[in-house]
Amino acid sequence: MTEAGSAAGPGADEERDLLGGRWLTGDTPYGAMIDRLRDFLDHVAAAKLDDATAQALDADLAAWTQRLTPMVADEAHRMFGRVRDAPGHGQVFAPAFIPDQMGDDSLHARVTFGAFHLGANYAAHGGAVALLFDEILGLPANMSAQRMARTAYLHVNYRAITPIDKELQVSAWVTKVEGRKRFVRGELRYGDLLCADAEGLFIELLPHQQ
Ligand SMILES: CCCCCCCC/C=C\CCCCCCCC(=O)SCCNC(=O)CCNC(=O)[C@H](O)C(C)(C)COP(=O)(O)OP(=O)(O)OC[C@H]1O[C@@H](n2cnc3c(N)ncnc32)[C@H](O)[C@@H]1OP(=O)(O)O
Repeated sequence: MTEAGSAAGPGADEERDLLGGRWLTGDTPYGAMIDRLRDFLDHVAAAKLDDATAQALDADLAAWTQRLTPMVADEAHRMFGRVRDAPGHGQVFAPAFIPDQMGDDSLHARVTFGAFHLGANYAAHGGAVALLFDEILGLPANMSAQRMARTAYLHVNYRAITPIDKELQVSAWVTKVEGRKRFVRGELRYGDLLCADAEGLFIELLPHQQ
């Protein structure tokens, strides 16, 4: 991956990675908006709304949907999930993780699940934990790849409750490479407490599969 786009390339705030994807970089208004959207979803999930507030919010959201409709773009030109240096790389479906160390075959990050990812009893939803692992294991699986590697399987062990609203530590590292196959392990911890661990197999795509 290059550090920034060039004048001849996709633009000063964009780059293309090895996987052919289009990535935005930098402190963009889009990244700030995604942070706001994540915070908004946590507030919606945490609030007890009266009817008037729900109606007002519904109207505001309808207006925004209408404003965005003419801006629908094909996949190659979408921005969601493609802000390289934003928490969670600029998407909101998985909790925002902040990479602290990213090597060719490992990743260490901090992550906080909010109200939006609540399962019950102040514990994160199991599907949200699996989604985080798919993201976190998928990054080192793809870092040194010539072509994109897709998840063939993801096995998650839920060892203890994963608390929301607490900063957690998440790590992933490649354990074995066999031809196109990359085996990756991961752990999610709250301090000394192991909340969950995972093992995934990621398979580098063949040229005709991209
Ligand atoms: C914060 C900073 C950001 C910086 C950005 C940096 C850039 C990074 C960019 C991006 C990172 C992205 C991070 C997110 C990642 C998320 C990934 C996903 O969620 S992907 C969606 C879900 N997965 C699918 O949709 C796959 C669906 N399945 C398939 O497409 C195929 O099954 C595929 C490609 C996985 C394999 O199919 P075949 O036909 O190519 O390969 P065959 O021949 O079947 O298998 C090859 C070998 O693998 C084994 N294999 C295949 N599947 C297996 C399985 N489930 N279990 C065990 N072995 C399996 C086989 O037995 C075979 O092994 P033998 O070579 O014979 O030893």
